[in-house]
Amino acid sequence: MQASSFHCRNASSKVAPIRAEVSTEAPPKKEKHSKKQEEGVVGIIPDGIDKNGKPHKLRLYSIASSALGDLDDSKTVRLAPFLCSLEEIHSSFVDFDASLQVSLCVKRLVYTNDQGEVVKGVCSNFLCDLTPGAEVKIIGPVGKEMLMPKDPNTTIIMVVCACLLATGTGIAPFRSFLWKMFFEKHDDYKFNGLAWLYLVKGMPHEHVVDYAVSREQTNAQGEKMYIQTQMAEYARKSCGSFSRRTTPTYTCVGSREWRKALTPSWARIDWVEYERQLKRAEQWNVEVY
Ligand SMILES: Cc1cc2nc3c(=O)[nH]c(=O)nc-3n(C[C@H](O)[C@H](O)[C@H](O)COP(=O)(O)OP(=O)(O)OC[C@H]3O[C@@H](n4cnc5c(N)ncnc54)[C@H](O)[C@@H]3O)c2cc1C
Repeated sequence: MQASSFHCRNASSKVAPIRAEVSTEAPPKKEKHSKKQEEGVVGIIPDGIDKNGKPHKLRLYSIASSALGDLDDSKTVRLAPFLCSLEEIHSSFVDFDASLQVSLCVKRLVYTNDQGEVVKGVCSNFLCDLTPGAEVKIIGPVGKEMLMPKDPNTTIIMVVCACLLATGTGIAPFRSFLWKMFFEKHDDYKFNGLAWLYLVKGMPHEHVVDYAVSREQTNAQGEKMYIQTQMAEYARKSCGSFSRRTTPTYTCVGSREWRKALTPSWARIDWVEYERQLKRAEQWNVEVY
């Protein structure tokens, strides 16, 4: 492992130097992740030992930074401050060294087990409790970035599965998209399209017109709101963009089951053929876990 200095900060703290061990080794196969691992991730090895007295295993975290980076210096592999407004999701920014930074979106895992004991997830709590100056073992980054559509005039439909929002996994790549589309200034890129982001709440930005929080909201019939229902309610608006000059780009992060359930529910078109067209045009990016 190669040692390198880095900085860590969260929304409420200033950047402060800390030390990290950074490796470019691929994460061990034991970590469960998508076979087609396209999304950029880093592996974190939390401090301490497990119940068998062995060092904790690595956990993966999606990169939530755009290529330009949170510091606008093209050195960031990252995630954004507005995610801090999402309840219970902790945004942390890790600056590996002078040439690479990364931001993560980490959901603190706390649950009550069958014995009634409160259990804290090892790595998520380790990360959420990091203070500037702490030492962290990091592997990576590995995997590719989830690519944004090349056409700046496109309609982009971003969908995060509820189960992955709950872990922070799903929102991370879209944070980087939104950052590039609405916050960064590029000489050769200005987003003039339409962006739909389903599921995420509390995004304090004028470009976000609505949000849906699966199961926390109710639909018009007073039933639990699932993302499919919300999308169906917006189908006319979303599908309206199908007839635009540009074809929308779909980019979704979700589970396999959810993916199957979602597809035909709100599209009153020949979805199979349409999906084929989108794939051919590289406008269909779906990550399933
Ligand atoms: C490709 C990939 C990307 C990821 N990206 C992110 C990300 O961006 N942000 C993020 O926050 N996480 C992400 N994760 C998840 C992350 O790797 C960790 O799994 C997560 O943070 C929990 O780790 P932990 O060490 O805190 O929990 P652990 O100590 O590992 O505990 C997790 C275990 O607790 C048990 N458990 C959890 N909840 C319950 C419950 N309600 N009842 C009973 N048992 C339960 C389960 O056995 C589970 O396996 C990603 C995972 C993958 C595979």
